[in-house]
Amino acid sequence: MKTIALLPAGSVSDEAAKQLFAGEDRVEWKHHRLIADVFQSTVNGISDYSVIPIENTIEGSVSLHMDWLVHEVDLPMQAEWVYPSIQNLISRRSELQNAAGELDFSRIKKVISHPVAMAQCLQFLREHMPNVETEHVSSTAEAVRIVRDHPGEGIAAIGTRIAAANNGLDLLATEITDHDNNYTRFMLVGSEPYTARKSDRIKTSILVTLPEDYPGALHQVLSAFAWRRINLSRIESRPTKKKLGNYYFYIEIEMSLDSVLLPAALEEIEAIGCSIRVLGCYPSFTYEQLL
Ligand SMILES: O=C(O)C(=O)C[C@]1(C(=O)O)C=C[C@@H](O)C=C1
Repeated sequence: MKTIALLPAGSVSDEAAKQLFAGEDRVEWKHHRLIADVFQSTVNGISDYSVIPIENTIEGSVSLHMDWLVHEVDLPMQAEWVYPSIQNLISRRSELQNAAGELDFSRIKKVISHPVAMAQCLQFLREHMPNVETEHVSSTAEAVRIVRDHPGEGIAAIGTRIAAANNGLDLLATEITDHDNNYTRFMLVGSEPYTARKSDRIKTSILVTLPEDYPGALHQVLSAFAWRRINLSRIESRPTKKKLGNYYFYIEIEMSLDSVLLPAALEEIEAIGCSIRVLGCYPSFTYEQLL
């Protein structure tokens, strides 16, 4: 039996996790309202894995989660996969329509959702409800639950079709994200390798801290990969939180640690005085691979 900690039923995380573990019959889901508890459940050994959203097509890096992985926990990355984040405007249609039975957006007083989901729909909100109050909550599923529990207050949520159905609410507008092909990248973190499915794309994520900031320091780090023709898929500077302007470099590498070239490149980077923390070496799945 594998125990998986994740955000609530009806969240995008919930749908994405069930896609990764589709067909696995020995899985126990542990839903948590807060992402901190999703992490903690695996840290405490109550769960084997946590499902963590780390990047979105529209909004980019989910900084809070990335920083949590770097600063708060030591949970190795064991798999990454991509899942579509389709957002919808959800409430009770009967409360928000005019005498002609048409939806009247002006009757919506507040829109609530997860900050990343809200950020994916800013143009929609500006176009239809330019002055509406917005509020961030811990997940899209929590936002829909709040709408369910507060009838008659003119509140709408941004969330999934499943969350609307689970709570007996209506889809006032569907697929409202500002750009099509809106995907979220999820990371499975925990102490055991993920082996349920195989991918020929293996990645390694590392954090590099420079010994000091000198001209060309980062160039030296990147050249250790470049001349070995090791492909990097993402580089992001993250604050060390120790001093303004002090950064880690989060680097995703399209190569396994089991290769010959990558350990040699890491050795070269350490030889110039950098410190390296390996965050994980893991299979990477596209959405199509999991269908
Ligand atoms: O709130 C949810 O539904 C989540 O799964 C969280 C989350 C996120 O943290 O980025 C995941 C994907 C969505 O695009 C929006 C929010």
